[in-house]
Parts: sequence; structure tokens; C-alpha cells
Amino acid sequence: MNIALIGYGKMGQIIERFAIERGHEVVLKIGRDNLADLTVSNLRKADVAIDFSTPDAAINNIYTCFEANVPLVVGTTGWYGQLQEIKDECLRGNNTLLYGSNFSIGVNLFFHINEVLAKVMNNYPVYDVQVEEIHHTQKLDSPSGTAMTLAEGIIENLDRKSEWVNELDGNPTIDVLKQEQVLIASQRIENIPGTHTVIYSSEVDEIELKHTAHNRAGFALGAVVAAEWLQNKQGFYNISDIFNLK
Ligand SMILES: NC(=O)C1=CN([C@@H]2O[C@H](COP(=O)(O)OP(=O)(O)OC[C@H]3O[C@@H](n4cnc5c(N)ncnc54)[C@H](O)[C@@H]3O)[C@@H](O)[C@H]2O)C=CC1
Ligand SMILES: O=C(O)C1=N[C@H](C(=O)O)C[C@H](O)C1
Repeated sequence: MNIALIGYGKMGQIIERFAIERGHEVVLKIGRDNLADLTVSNLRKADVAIDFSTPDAAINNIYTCFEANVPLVVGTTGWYGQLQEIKDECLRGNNTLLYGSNFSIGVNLFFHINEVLAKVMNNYPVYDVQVEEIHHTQKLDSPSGTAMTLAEGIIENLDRKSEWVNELDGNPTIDVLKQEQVLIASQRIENIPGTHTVIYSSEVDEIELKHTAHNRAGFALGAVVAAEWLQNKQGFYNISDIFNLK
């Protein structure tokens, strides 16, 4: 496949390595220094585009790929407030997009186990639940997309929870946490690729489910596999459609 990399930072560069290893060609690389090269005609040289850019840039990049009619894998997080609008536009224009807050196999297994555990916990109301995430200090969005997916997996399956709230580095955004809220506690610490923990606590004990990324290779390989999976497909997909764990 010919691949366009939109965003050539920490992730874009590792994705390039895996793409070449798997026999693909990178025909376009977009970073902050050559944003003007992100044109419809340049994108049309690619079979698929992979966006790991910034929360602010993602929406414009998605629309440019729609205009070029190039299938797109979006790993960028921090734009999910506009998810429904993008889904509608994708389907309306017969475009193709696959997004995911986390492309690693381990985290996708973790997402599934989190949902199963949340369902079980309906029978054990003595436990309260919270999500913790730790990332490097360059991360622009909070909470992480992965933490949002975990909190949403809990809310969809645990009847006593209906929304999440976030605090960053111990600074609460609300005065009192309500019973029906899931707290996502975010921390930013130098050089951490991504650690996520779901914690159920009662007065007598705690159950922790934890995923620690040792490096970014799992995310990057997953993005290339997702781009391969998207070949000859049309529509709006999530990474969970590949793992098919339901
Ligand atoms: N879904 C997943 O599995 C993962 C998602 N991510 C997400 O991917 C995104 C990128 O992460 P990193 O590579 O660590 O960040 P980074 O800061 O190292 O790289 C971002 C790149 O985007 C470029 N950029 C800035 N404005 C742009 C624009 N308008 N168009 C295209 N490129 C632009 C920058 O020059 C930079 O090269 C973040 O949103 C992060 O949360 C990161 C790891 C895994
Ligand atoms: O910004 C990152 O680095 C990461 N972002 C994703 C997220 O927001 O969940 C995935 C991974 O945790 C690394």
C-alpha cells in the first residue's frame, strides 16, 4: 500500500518503520514544517492515510482526507467531542474512516475485560470505581482517549454510573464527586508512554486492572494493521471492529 502519514512526531516516525517493514511505501509525510503539502492532490497518491497529529488539527485533516476520498486511520485523540459530526459526514459522503483511542492489542483486551468486570460489579454495590491514567508531559489532551474509552465502557455496563469527570495532576474540576460519576484521575510524568488503571475499592479491599505500555511499538504496529484491514472497506469503524471481542 501507499501510505500518507499525517503527523510525523513520536508516533508517525515509529509507524513509518513498521509500514516499511511490512512492505508498504510512505508516499507523503506531514509535520509542522510542511503543513502546506497536505493537499487533496498529494493525498490522492496514497491508498490510505494515517493521522497521528494533534487534537486541534485532527478535524481539518479528516475533512481534507474526505475531500480526497482517501480511507483514513485516525489515532489522534482529543477530538471526540465532534465524533458524531465526523461519523455523519463520513457516511453521508461514502467515505472510509477507522478511529481508535488505543491501537495496541493489550489495551483492546483490557477494554473488553473492563466491560465484563463492570457488568459483574452490578451485583457488588460496596465497590466504587475510578480510572487513573499517567502519560508523558508532552501530551496535549486530558483525559487520555484510552481513559475515556475505559470510563465509557464502565458507564455502559455498570448501572450505578452515568458520567465521568476528570482531574489533572490532583486539581479537581468539581467540588464533590457524585455517586453516579466515574473519576478519571490524570497525571503527567516525564517519558511515560501510557499507563491506565481501573480500580474498584471497598472499605476492605481493592481490585486493580492495569495496563502499562513499555513503549509505543504496540500502538504503531496496530495502526499499520488497521490501515491494512481498511483496504476494500467503506464506512465508519472503530478499532474494536478489528478485534471483534464482543
Ligand atoms: N490511538 C493510539 O493508539 C495512540 C494515539 N496517540 C495520539 O496520537 C497523537 C500524536 O501523538 P504523538 O506522535 O505522541 O505526538 P507528537 O507531538 O510527537 O507528534 C504530533 C505531530 O503532529 C504534527 N502536526 C502538528 N500540527 C499538524 C497538522 N495541522 N497536521 C498534521 N500534523 C501536524 C507535529 O508536527 C508532530 O510531528 C496524539 O493525539 C496522541 O494522543 C498516541 C499514541 C497512541
Ligand atoms: O498521547 C499519547 O502518548 C497516547 N495517547 C493515547 C490516549 O490518549 O489514550 C493512547 C496512548 O495512551 C498514548
